[in-house]
Amino acid sequence: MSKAINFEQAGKRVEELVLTLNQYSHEYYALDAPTVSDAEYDRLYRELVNLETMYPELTKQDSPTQRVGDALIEGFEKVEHSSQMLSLENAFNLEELEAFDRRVEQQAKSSHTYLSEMKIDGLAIAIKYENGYLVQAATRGDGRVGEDVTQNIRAISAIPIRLRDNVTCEVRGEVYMPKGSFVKLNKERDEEGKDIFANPRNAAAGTLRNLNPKITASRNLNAFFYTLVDPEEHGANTQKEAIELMNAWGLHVNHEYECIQSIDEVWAYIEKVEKERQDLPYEIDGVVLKVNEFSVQEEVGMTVKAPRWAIAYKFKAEEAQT
Ligand SMILES: NC(=O)c1cc2c(N)ncc(C(N)=O)c2s1
Repeated sequence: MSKAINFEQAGKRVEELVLTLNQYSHEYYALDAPTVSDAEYDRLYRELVNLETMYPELTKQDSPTQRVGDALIEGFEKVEHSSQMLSLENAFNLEELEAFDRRVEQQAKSSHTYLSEMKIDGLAIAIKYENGYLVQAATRGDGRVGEDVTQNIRAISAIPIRLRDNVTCEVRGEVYMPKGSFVKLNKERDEEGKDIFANPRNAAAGTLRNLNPKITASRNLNAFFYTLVDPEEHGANTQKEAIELMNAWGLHVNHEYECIQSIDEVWAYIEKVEKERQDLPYEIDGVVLKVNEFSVQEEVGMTVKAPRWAIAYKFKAEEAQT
């Protein structure tokens, strides 16, 4: 038990512990790059639990002890998205990418670059933060209406419940199950005589739709964020700036993107990614190519269901694992 500590000292120490433990969580769960031992994390966590037990009113809403509620979820409320979650047109070869580039050139009035990003094979999520605090998370659903999965998202240690800045924003990304966690989970389920998941995407979807946040917490889900809603309101003028801003706020982003000038460079990026795909600790099913400058995205505009300023190059489906 920690030495007798007065209320004011306890308040300061709780603040310190919450910031420190949340940073350690980000390194361990999101970056898979811990800087302290599990024992050190557990020691600090126990100190925080003791202080919150001694002074319950000092418990902060972004405390790591508040991530996983005890209550089961009755069901998933419907949530209408602030703006439609877009779907992407697909390309399956270089010719189709070149046709995409020609369409962009026809519409764009100003010079632009492209940003190539990995296409994460998970499930899309939209998360709202108010003054830095996670307030709501919803699945994509049909793009306009999704399901409220806030309690389950709070249980994913790789997703911050408080950002480094007290910013009000909405971010979107992909929740995924790392390949290693998928293999471990299926091994456990097989040993328990339960059905196994066909792939990490199904495992992530099944986990996120679980009515018990404790089960969600146990499955080591992660997420990459790649969309900042209304980015220019936050001072980001390109997709690259939006990614780096979300990273600075403490959100897990995928740094394997490349800013490229012309479409023939994208093929080099695709071939590079296709080679390293097997060695990645997460599954990808392609590359997303976007016009980098938001002002040019506006010029290029949308079709009825998808942006004209982006396209998904899809890899050939991997042979079924025998
Ligand atoms: N449907 C969509 O708009 C997207 C889907 C995905 C995905 N599964 N992974 C990465 C990105 C990205 N980096 O933009 C996008 S964008």
